[in-house]
This record gives sequence, structure tokens and C-alpha cells, in this order.
Amino acid sequence: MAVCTVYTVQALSSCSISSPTKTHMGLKTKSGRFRGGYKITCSGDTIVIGLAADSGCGKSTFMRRLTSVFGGAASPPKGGNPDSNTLISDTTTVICLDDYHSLDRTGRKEKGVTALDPRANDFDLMYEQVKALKDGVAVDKPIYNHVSGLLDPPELIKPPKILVIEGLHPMYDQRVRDLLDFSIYLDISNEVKFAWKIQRDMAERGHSLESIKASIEARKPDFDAFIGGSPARCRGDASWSLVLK
Ligand SMILES: Nc1ncnc2c1ncn2[C@@H]1O[C@H](COP(=O)(O)OP(=O)(O)OP(=O)(O)O)[C@@H](O)[C@H]1O
Ligand SMILES: O=C(CO)[C@H](O)[C@H](O)COP(=O)(O)O
Repeated sequence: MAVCTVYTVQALSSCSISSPTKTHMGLKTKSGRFRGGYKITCSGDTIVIGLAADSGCGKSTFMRRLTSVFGGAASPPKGGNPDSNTLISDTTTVICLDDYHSLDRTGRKEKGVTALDPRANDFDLMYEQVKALKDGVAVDKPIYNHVSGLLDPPELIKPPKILVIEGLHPMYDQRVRDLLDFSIYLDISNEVKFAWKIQRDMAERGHSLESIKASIEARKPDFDAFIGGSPARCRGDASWSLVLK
């Protein structure tokens, strides 16, 4: 049976979380069971939440659940690119940091780097755009197309009440990290993560089993180096870690 444990690692800086009020998430903590209903209060206009995890760990799935808790069902931008990674609800916009890949699939292959490698990501643009949204300014955000592996023309993102940035590296760049009011790390065991990734990449992204297995092997050192390893990385840095074994 899968066990989900929530570890509170660090206190919030500019935010506070109220006591639980009613059952929502049903997550288990070290000290007992969450009754959910947390109220997150922040000083700024747009609250920015960072959600970090490796590919296939359930970031999008988790955010679809969480945005409905924040208010309203989340859906992709209407009339836009059908392969957009963005989710918008009444209160919340979730942007996927894969959209800040600086190299497309072919570019990464040619340079021999994985998507986890910081060199495959444009942190300057990520910082500028997350800061702009936090300051109430709309941005034209690129789109990484997970089906074609190409960078598509940008989409307009307006500043929401709650902005979630989910991806491999919401906490890697200190400037982006400083914009976060709250951060979550999904700490999923390899066994679960690889099973989820294989079925999703085959069903939705057109990858073959062989190519997924090769990608999983190629990514392991970069995962340890930049996300899951020690010292700290996301596993130790996030406000909350959700562990699924
Ligand atoms: N809690 C869960 N229980 C069962 N299946 C799940 C759960 N969370 C995610 N999955 C499955 O795992 C697969 C990957 O999930 P998802 O797309 O949310 O991951 P991701 O971290 O956003 O991936 P990526 O970064 O590669 O886009 C999906 O097929 C999804 O249905
Ligand atoms: O989803 C991912 C990270 O969150 C992928 O690992 C990354 O975007 C590379 O994508 P692709 O599988 O299209 O080469």
C-alpha cells in the first residue's frame, strides 16, 4: 500500500498557515493525520508557490487537486495552444517550468544534457517572468511542447491571486527561490515514479518503452546532483515534503 507522509521542513517566510479546520487532503503527517483546510495568508499581492519534483512524480496531478481546493476547476487557457502546460482556475494559475527549457529535445540530445541539467533551462527568463507576475504584470511565456519536443510560440499569462510554479527547478536559482512564499517537494520512490512515468510517457507523449528507459538511466546522476541528492537540494529545502513510497 502506498503511504504518503508530509514533513514540514522549514517555516514560511512571509506567509502563515492557520490551524487545520476541516478534512480536505487526508494527508498523513509525522505526528498524525492532517485534517486539511489550511489557510495560507501572505503579505504580497500574488502568492507564489513552488512545487518541485522529478518528471512523472505527479506534479500536474497534485496541482489539479490543489487548485480545486483553492477554488474552481482548473483548465488550460481557452482557445490557446492545445499542448499548453498551463492550468488556470478562478484563483490560481499553474505554470510548468518545463516551459523555460532553453534547449528543445533535439538540442539537449546534441549537447548531451538532460532536462534536469541547469544548462538546459533559462533561469534568467524564469526569474524575470515569475517576478513580473508577482508584481502584477502579464507576461508572454514560452511553451515547451511535450508531444513534439519543440519550443512553441509563447502564451499570454495574466497575474493571478495564486501562482504555482511547478517543475524540476523552482528552487534551484536563488532569485526564483526568493520569490517563493511556500514550497513543496514531492518525494516519490523510484519504483512508483518510474511506473507512473512509463505509463504516462507512452500514453500521452508518444515515447517508446526503450526510449523512456534510456532517459530514466541518463537522468539518474542529474536527479541526484540537482534535485533529490544531498546536501539538502529540494528534498531538504522545501517548506513541505510529501513522501510516497
Ligand atoms: N497520486 C497518484 N496516484 C496514481 N497515479 C498518479 C498519481 N499522481 C500522478 N499519477 C500518474 O502519474 C503520471 C505522471 O503524473 P503527472 O503528469 O502529474 O507528473 P508530473 O510530475 O507533472 O510529470 P512531468 O514533470 O513529466 O510533466 C500520470 O499518468 C498520472 O496519472
Ligand atoms: O517532463 C519533464 C520534466 O518535468 C521532462 O523530463 C522534460 O520536460 C523533457 O521532456 P521530454 O520528455 O519531452 O524530452
